[in-house]
Amino acid sequence: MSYSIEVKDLQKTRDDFELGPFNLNIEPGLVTALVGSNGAGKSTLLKTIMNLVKPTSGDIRILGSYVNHTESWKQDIAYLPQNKLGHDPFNGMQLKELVSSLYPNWDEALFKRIVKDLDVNLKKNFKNLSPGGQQKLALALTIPRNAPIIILDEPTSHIDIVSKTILLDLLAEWMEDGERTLILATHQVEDIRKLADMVAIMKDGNLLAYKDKEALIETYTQYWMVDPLPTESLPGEVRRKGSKTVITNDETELEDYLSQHQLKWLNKETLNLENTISLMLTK
Ligand SMILES: Nc1ncnc2c1ncn2[C@@H]1O[C@H](COP(=O)(O)OP(=O)(O)OP(=O)(O)O)[C@@H](O)[C@H]1O
Repeated sequence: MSYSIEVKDLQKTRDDFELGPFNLNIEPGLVTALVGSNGAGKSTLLKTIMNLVKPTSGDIRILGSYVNHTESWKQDIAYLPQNKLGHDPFNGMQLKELVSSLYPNWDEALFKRIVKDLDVNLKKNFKNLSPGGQQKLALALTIPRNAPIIILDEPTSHIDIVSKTILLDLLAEWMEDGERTLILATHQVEDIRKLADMVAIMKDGNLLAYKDKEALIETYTQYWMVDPLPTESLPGEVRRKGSKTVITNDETELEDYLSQHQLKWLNKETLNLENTISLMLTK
């Protein structure tokens, strides 16, 4: 298997924050959503992948090239950081001229389409745009680079509902090629629901899980019981709500236990994506 991105034994110490150590291999053709609480290390991981932050130990490879040994991989990746440094004094047109000259595969037609569909203002200086306006312009300067890999750090946190819908559709269309790779750090459940194939969950600098989204949704099941539950911990129990509701990560074992103890349940449901991720991050 040739991976788009390989993260091997990555570790980074930053003051009192420890990223890793962990491994993460991302296949081409997939959208990965990188999720986690504030300060979990998502941006640090993305900056390390981009060789903007040097790891304390471990290696990163982009399409097989070690990021700290070569420069060639930079053409293969379009990165949208959270903070767009150096953009402030320029307007969108000036920034487009600059960025497009650096990327030989720049797709001018796609740039024009994004500008039109997202109503991007190319005349105002970047610093005078609203946060959403800045985000839209930054996206218009990133996606048309036509690189096989796109990394977006919180691309939709400020943009309006209509633009967000257009953007998510556009990114889904961009992925139709089948060989491209998209990674987005996000706090927006809608981004994950609509776009992600894989979900990488980070907590306190560690990678808790890297899972297929559909498999992730199968992780936990909630049971509503007829009578109060026994006080002892039940098979796979991860949380209890009141005396008659329990969440398990092992349906089979729990149901065996309930039938052995003649405990009846009224209903069961797998947790939705939002609640699954929240539970993983808080348990
Ligand atoms: N330049 C820096 N120097 C020292 N520590 C830093 C630096 N940048 C980030 N950190 C620390 O690294 C940790 C991870 O931060 P990071 O920005 O990667 O988190 P995040 O998951 O992207 O958070 P958010 O969801 O808020 O964007 C935090 O404890 C942060 O304070």
